Amino acid sequence: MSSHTRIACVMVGLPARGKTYIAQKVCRYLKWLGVSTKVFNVGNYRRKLHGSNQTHSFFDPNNVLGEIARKQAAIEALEDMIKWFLKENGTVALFDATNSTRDRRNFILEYCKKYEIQVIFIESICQDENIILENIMDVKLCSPDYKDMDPEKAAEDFRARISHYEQAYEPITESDLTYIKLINVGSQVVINMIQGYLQSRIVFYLMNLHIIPRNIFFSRHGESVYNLMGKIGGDSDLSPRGKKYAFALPKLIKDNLGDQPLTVWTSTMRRTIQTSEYLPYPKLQWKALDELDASSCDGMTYEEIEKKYPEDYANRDEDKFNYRYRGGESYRDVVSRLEPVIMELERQQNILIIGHQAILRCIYGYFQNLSQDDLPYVKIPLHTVIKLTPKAYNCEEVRYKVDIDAVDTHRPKPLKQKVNGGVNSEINQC
Ligand SMILES: O=P(O)(O)OC[C@H]1O[C@@](CO)(OP(=O)(O)O)[C@@H](O)[C@@H]1O
Repeated sequence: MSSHTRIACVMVGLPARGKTYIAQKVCRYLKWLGVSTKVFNVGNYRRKLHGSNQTHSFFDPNNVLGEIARKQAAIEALEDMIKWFLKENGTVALFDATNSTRDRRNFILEYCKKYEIQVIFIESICQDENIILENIMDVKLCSPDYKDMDPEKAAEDFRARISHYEQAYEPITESDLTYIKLINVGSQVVINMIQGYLQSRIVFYLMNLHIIPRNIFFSRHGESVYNLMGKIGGDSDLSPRGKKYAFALPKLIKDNLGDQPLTVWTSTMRRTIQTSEYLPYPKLQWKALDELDASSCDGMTYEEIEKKYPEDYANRDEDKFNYRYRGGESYRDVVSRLEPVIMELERQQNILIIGHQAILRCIYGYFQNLSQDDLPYVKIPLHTVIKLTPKAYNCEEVRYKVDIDAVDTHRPKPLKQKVNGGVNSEINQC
């Protein structure tokens, strides 16, 4: 057996308790950190095996055939999960289903034990009727189970499904299990027998989640003197156009937020601090938000780097996410230094981050679930505010371009040369 850590996070709870939301968020967070992670949603297996037009009676615990059919779906999902761990070297799986009886949980536990997979149960308990109702309206009625049904009938059927599960539901009480219970979306958290680094990271992340509506704004600093000269890095001041942008920013934010509270985060560099100058909100400087460290290339133009370090330049183009500047950082390094920022962002409400090109790409990549290939090329133009509004399963995005010219600092993904010297083929430009 391998010494590779394998963790199955097994969701537990009645329908409409946000289990899928939690599973998806944990998956996105861990993938962003570079941990190989996958969600196994038993509902999808059920629909594949038994169709998507089952009414609530399918979920009645007294319906023996329904019970067998549901177990069959769970077994298929479980088998796929094991295959993924073994063949694709997976690290964390999220097993997304109600898993609401002791019997089902023991079955999963025994199955995972055989393959030395650690199991952590994540139970979501919610007694707040409003949250449950919102979840039904926002998420469940759009599910493939109800896609062609009248919304009122669908809600009624879904409520009946919940009461079937309520009849058989056994909350976790077993003291020898590893678990975290999230009660009323994190207003109370109970943890038991959590072990090891990765399990602790998952638990800490879950403890920081909330679902209060809010906006996250991103802006790069105004155009800097170095931007104008085509130089990277440094700690230069804003250009005259950059200063104009700093002056225009408060109105844009106010027009969007009205009198809602906001906190502004900047890096410790002059260009972000100067951009925040006129914003009438509390401000916080983060060293972790400083731009990717190009070290020996700091202060050079891309052309100068290509001339002086042609091999490095080519290596960066080959794998920009992993390329580390000599003595400096890679995008991968930046992602790990930004982890506390992401954690804090999850805890906070309205935030405006005034940052740098590479830094904002990494944070944006987390919220928009970008792959490591695409993340270092995403366009984060100067003099543009990006507003993200977290929704049930994704983030809504609006971009506001301020009408003040600025240079374009985006270098597109280079064209891939064919090995045999043939035609160039373009790869996935952002
Ligand atoms: O990873 P690439 O695409 O080189 O972009 C990062 C670069 O963007 C720059 C501008 O070229 O960021 P910024 O001006 O936002 O601080 C450089 O300082 C930084 O090295």
